[in-house]
Amino acid sequence: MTQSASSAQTEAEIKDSADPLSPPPSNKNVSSFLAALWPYLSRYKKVMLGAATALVITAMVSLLLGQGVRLVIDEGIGAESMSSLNAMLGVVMIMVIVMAVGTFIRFYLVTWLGERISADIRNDVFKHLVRLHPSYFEENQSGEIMSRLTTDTTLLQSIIGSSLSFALRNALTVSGGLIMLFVTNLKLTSVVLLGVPAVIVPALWMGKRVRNLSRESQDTVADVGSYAGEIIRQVKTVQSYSRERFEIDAFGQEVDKAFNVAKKRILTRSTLLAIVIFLSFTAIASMVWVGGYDVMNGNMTAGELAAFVFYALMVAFGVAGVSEVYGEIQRAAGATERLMELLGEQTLITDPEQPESLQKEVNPHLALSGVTFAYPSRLDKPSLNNVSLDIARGETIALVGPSGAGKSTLFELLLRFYDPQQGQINLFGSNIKDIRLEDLRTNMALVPQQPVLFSKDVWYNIRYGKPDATDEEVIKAAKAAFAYDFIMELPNGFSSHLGENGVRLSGGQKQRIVIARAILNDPEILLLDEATSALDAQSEYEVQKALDSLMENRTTLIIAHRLATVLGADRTVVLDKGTVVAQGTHESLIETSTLYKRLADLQFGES
Ligand SMILES: Nc1ncnc2c1ncn2[C@@H]1O[C@H](COP(=O)(O)OP(=O)(O)OP(=O)(O)O)[C@@H](O)[C@H]1O
Repeated sequence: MTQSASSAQTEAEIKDSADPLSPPPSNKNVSSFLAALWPYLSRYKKVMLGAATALVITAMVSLLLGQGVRLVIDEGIGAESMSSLNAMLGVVMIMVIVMAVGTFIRFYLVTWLGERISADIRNDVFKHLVRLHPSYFEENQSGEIMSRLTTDTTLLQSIIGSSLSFALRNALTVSGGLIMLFVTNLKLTSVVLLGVPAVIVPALWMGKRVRNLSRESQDTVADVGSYAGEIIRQVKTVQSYSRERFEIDAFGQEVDKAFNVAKKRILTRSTLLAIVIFLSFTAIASMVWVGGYDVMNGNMTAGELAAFVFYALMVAFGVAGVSEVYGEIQRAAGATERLMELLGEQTLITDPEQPESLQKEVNPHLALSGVTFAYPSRLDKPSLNNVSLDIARGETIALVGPSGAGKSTLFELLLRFYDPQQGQINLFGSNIKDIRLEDLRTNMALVPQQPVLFSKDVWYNIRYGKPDATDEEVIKAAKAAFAYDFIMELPNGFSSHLGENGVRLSGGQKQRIVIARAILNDPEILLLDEATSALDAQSEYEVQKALDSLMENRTTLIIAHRLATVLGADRTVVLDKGTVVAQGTHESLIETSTLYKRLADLQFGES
């Protein structure tokens, strides 16, 4: 189908097809569309075969229906024979039944295919996403990634599930219909074909305008959505500054903007509709006039004229239908391209080909040697510079340093969210690049400053790292984390839902759940980022007790924000601008490190 045909417009076709997230489609995309989808489609060859058979049969029967109409009129009505009218109608009814059944099969199979394939792609994309290196998500906005997972796959679903088969069926009926037109009446067909450009050219021009306006309209609606989204998320700030009136007005302006664009779009669309209807019906009227003249002159039978009108309408609707979905198929091609691009993204953090087995008895437990690392977005400015550090089994190391010194970065490297550009990190004597990621990460647990909870119940949250833990084990971990008592006071105990990121819990409670999760995981190495001032004295005391129980008999690295932690540690390491500037005990560092002394004064309030 050509681009010009794609723009032949009818009422059905002039639809809002623009997706603000999709780039403009190109023909190249369309050709590669099926190729990209083929690995998915080919899994369901039988379904495709069934759908294609139903498609061809229904298309053929709908073409035969034209002959049916002719027979009913000429042999039945025209011959004034009741019995042949009945017989002809019987034939037509059989055709209608075959078509209905065929359509049922085609519709069911094709829609099933669309749903199945988009579900498969959605699964593949998610499977790929959760394994991608974390820096991918820094370079790509989460909203954009989400829209690929939802909008793009939904688009594919509707294209494969309906538009594609619709287009194929229409392409078949148009080709067949054209042949039948020529067979039925050559002269009349030539008249019709001459009239086609008269309808298509104006429709083509205005259709393009409608499409552009549709895109603009959807953009403005998306703006309205994101404006409202931000205000709803920040509603407390809005209310606390009494900015409700301002926000209502500002939102109203956004809505009006969207409405004004929509108004322009509907005006153009209505005009287009009127023009198309006027021109098409004029064309049909002229056709009937020419045909009627021929019938009166005996050059044609009434049945032939009826069949002719039937085919002409079939071709017209077919062309309109194909062009209607052509734009959609182009958009789907764009969506597929973006999905395939995402699936082609290689993760930078991979499992080794021949993983080493862990020798847990090796000391030091953890060793960094000459580690230099810069984030991909800031390659010129290393966040860690030539860091070397040995951490013995069971040792507790407090990390201190000014903001931006690289403390959290160190944790990210230990968990292998990133690989250092220079130097290496050893766990139990093996380079962490030579250990399976799962082995590395099950031996470590990170307790972040901001606890992360899932919007499920307490069971699920504590069990997160060890889904096969028994209820008794979960309860034991909760008790060890001093979380048991407050959990039992929740409305449904361990089955209580925690809301989004645990909104229904206090800061200290959230932390104790996260600590219980870490205790249950029973890691060899603990990475703790101490919560700063978010907790009051009582919760801090409880969280501290939980942490103490977690740290027992484990190698621990703590980003320390409290003097007590530093005093309790075996060794304190002072980081500054990505380098280790001093290490030792609190007392020795106070003497030897001016940075530490200043930090101790500022951060811990005493020295
Ligand atoms: N994802 C990132 N992309 C680029 N640069 C980053 C990223 N995360 C941190 N940085 C930079 O790396 C440096 C070290 O940051 P890091 O978060 O490790 O410091 P920190 O010592 O943990 O600080 P704080 O105590 O404030 O949390 C900083 O200069 C920071 O701006």
